[in-house]
Amino acid sequence: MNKSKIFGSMLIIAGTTIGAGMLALPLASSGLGFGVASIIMLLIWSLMTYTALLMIEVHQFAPADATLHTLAYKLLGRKGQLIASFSMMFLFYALCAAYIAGGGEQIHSKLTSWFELDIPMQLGAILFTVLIGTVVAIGTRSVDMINRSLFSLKLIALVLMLFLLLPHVSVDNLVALPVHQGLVLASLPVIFTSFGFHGSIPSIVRYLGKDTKALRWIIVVGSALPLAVYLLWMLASQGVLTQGDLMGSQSLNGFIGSLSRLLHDPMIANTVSIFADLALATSFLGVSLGLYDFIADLLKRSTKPSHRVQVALVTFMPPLGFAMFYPQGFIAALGYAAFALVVLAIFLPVAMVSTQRRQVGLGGYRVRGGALGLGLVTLAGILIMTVQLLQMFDALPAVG
Ligand SMILES: N[C@@H](Cc1ccccc1)C(=O)O
Repeated sequence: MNKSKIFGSMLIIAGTTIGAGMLALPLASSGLGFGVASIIMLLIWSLMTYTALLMIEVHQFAPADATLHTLAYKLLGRKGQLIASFSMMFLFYALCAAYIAGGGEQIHSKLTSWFELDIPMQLGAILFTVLIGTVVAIGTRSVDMINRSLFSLKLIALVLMLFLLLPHVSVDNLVALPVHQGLVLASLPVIFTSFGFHGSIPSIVRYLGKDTKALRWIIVVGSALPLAVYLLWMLASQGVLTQGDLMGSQSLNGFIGSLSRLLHDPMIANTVSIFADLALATSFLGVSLGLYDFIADLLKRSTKPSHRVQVALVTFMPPLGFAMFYPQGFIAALGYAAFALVVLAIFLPVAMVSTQRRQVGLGGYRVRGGALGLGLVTLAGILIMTVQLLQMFDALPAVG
């Protein structure tokens, strides 16, 4: 088997997972303390890896170039296919809305502090969208070129950021316990979204062919890498700031501000801020490219310039509209994304595997855990959806 392709695929999975969601983790888990937050992350990682392996089980009996769309049709019929497409679009839109709100906040704070301008928050969101939207509308090649350099810079910023923060970790901060139990539930949707990558599984299968053994490795290692990065990131952020500081930082900017106030080192706050910019930009490029292609396909538009503008408007206007109304909506939108992700990453894989396992005489790879495993992850999905619903109706505290 081609080692470099396997390694590359692991990085694709890890790269899709480690995105802007990581920035929301310290805020989403602010009242939990490091210990409890780590346990929740481990549980959500196992959940996501398990359901990704279910997808590999499903892919075994389909052509190597199957997409989620074709798999859902084959195993669940027209209704299943509709649910898959709708959830995919909802997920993309919600993620883009989060990235625009977060990126807008970052641009706004830079413009106001560098040039002492007094501009509305919304202007930052518009600038960020126009910038990324233009790159996406020009075409995949321009996204690839820009993404490559931004992605390399993002990795450097990530390593530097952890390196600078970890010496300031205080053990006292790490042993903090949850402020109250409701926060454990409240943190679930955002942490869940930050571990999401499931849209990329069909592309990996197509790239590598149906080598189930290699694919299983890719899923496990590719998703364990983000787990390790997230644990270090939690160690750094929860160890440097006290629980009070963390809970007082309402937004991404507030969090960066707390770091710079506490550490009196502009270098650290700048590195975190640059990492945040790069994480938002690369996630937004990747996800909006997916959404753009999806919509071009749906509306059957060609690559003519006038069509490109139309598709770009349908892609970017709805999430920009969200960010106009909720300029502080970064974390809220990541929570909405969890809704669609529960369907895509839990309910659909479970439903497809259950149908497939009922067909007689199928050998091949079968994920362990049987009906009990499938039942448990379904319950976890229902729990995450319920929490998100309760938060939307203000029956549970929202995080961030
Ligand atoms: N995990 C990604 C979000 C995502 C979810 C699902 C699929 C793809 C991407 C992030 O943190 O930004």
